[in-house]
Amino acid sequence: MSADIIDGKLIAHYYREQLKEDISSLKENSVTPGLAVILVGDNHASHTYVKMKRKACSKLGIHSELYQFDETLTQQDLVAKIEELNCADHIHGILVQLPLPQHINPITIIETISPSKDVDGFHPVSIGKMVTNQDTFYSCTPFGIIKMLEYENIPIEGKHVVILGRSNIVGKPAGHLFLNRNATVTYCHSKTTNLSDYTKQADILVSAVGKSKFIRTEDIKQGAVVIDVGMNRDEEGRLCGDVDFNEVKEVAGKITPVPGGVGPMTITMLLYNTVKSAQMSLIAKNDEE
Ligand SMILES: Nc1nc(=O)c2c([nH]1)NC[C@@H]1CN(c3ccc(C(=O)N[C@@H](CCC(=O)O)C(=O)O)cc3)C=[N+]21
Repeated sequence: MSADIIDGKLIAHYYREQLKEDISSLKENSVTPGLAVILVGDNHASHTYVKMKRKACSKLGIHSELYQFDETLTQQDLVAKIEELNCADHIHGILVQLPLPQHINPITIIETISPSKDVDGFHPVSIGKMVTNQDTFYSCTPFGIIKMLEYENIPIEGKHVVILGRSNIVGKPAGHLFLNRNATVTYCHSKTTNLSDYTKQADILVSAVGKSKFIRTEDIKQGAVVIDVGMNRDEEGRLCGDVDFNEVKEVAGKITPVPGGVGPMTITMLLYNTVKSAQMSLIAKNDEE
């Protein structure tokens, strides 16, 4: 039997419709959510992603500003720009598109963003709160995965979730969000030996490896939920995930496609965090009065 396909576009649409209501009540209180996007250098993929993010903002009535800089921008000037945006009342979220050029330290840059505007959820304050299961901005891709499973009514508690990849922006935070929901979490990575011994135990498998056709039928337990975070190109230059979709869908219970799976959810959670930040600024403003 073939797996159910988890439609990320449809689920993203559902959550975006909900956000529209939140945005209209913010506007009734004279607050328009605002996102500042900073793009340094000329990475082609980054341009595409930034365009998609800004288009999604404009569709929902979120104000967005793009700050585009040459590759040669100094770290000091980037820090100064972020500090200025930290103080700007109409900006509720600051996103610095990664990767940054070699001469700029991403850790310094992320730490410059005010935690109250850290809609990417990358700041150590946001990470620390996530790890200790407090409310905060959660990294958009992992949070998008959780929201997707919630929409699909896929239980998490007590399930064995196997995460492939331990990056700071996907693998690591994904494990914590699942742990916070009482899953048993196993992390695998490039130094894991006998990888398929672990993947075969997964009730929910999350692959964030960056290699096309990395996950095959023999790596999957019958009926497993397979979440593909990969953004790769196949031999023909087409966008594809880490999972050999056509093969694995015959064994999995539910599976996300690429494109049209996790990607649209990532952007939706960026919108979600920006709206949440605007709501929190309104509450703070009302408390002051
Ligand atoms: N500060 C920062 N925050 C990020 O969130 C961030 C980043 N830097 N750097 C790059 C990665 C990548 N990323 C994606 C978001 C959406 C899709 C997405 O929507 N993909 C579509 C297809 C896109 C296409 O057709 O090219 C899909 O999967 O259906 C993909 C990738 C966010 N990132």
